[in-house]
Amino acid sequence: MDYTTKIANQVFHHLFINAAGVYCQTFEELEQIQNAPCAGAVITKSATAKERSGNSEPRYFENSVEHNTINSMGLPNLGIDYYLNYVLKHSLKLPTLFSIVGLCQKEIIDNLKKLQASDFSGLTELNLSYPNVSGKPQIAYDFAATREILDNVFAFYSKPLGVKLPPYFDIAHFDQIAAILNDYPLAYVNAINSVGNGLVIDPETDTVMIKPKDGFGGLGGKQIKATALANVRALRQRLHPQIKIIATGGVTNGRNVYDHLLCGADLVSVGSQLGIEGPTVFARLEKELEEIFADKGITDLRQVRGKLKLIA
Ligand SMILES: CC(C)(C)CCc1c(C(=O)O)[nH]c(=O)[nH]c1=O
Repeated sequence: MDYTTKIANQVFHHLFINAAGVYCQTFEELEQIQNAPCAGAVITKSATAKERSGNSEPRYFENSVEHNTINSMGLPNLGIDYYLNYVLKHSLKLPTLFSIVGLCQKEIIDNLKKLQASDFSGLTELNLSYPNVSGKPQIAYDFAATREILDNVFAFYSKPLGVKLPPYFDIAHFDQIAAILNDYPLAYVNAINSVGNGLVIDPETDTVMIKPKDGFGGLGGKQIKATALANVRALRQRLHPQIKIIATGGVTNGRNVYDHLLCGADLVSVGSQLGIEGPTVFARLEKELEEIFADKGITDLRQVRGKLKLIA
């Protein structure tokens, strides 16, 4: 299968990318994705202005039997300069995306001003799951705040930009976020981030699995597949066609990849299952996907992308 896909100035030859946050904290991890068979792109851990150690551990738990995860990492990262050095100083095998975040709007703007002034020419992903002022929901759940940050960003940022979105659960919210995003020259949308504030309990000890936030954390893996598919589908139906979609959430096998393509995905990112299985996951997913294509006699992605069927 010819997987050639373009987003802005970047050409991808495989569908798969790591989800920001997974296998992308250090040079060593990033290089493992660069060199992974069937990987199409790499993205860096969402970077803040300064290095952060993140929350207390245990802050991540994976159930490798059920293919599910929960995390409250707290944005541990080596700081924007470390990742800028990586993308600028190394001959990178694959298109490498830069994930940006901040704990406030000013930090976001400062980080993007640094990227704008740099020689980085790839795609930038703005993580809109960052916290708002206390007492208010995360930015992407505060539609006025989302419009405000995008107004301020696009006032100066001229390099290709995508946004990482949390899941939405209400049709009116799909309508509202899409109406906002359609007002901006976005290269793409990455849907979805982890499903916020889940809770996992250890049956041996009646204790929460992770320490931060008294056990509340973002959910990933099989358990979020249906929500991820719905968000990809709803956004594809509502966004201008020039805004591409990177689908994230619930990908553990080739059929899940196929389903995201049916919903309209241009690329597919893998988070929890990459963390559980390691970078060989991309080759397994592509092999399983090719088996589905063979069974269905599919020879071109245009026969799959956005072709979800409804019940007449
Ligand atoms: C949730 C934030 C800490 C504000 C952003 C970083 C992040 C984290 C994290 O670093 O805890 N985990 C996720 O599953 N998604 C994210 O976007």
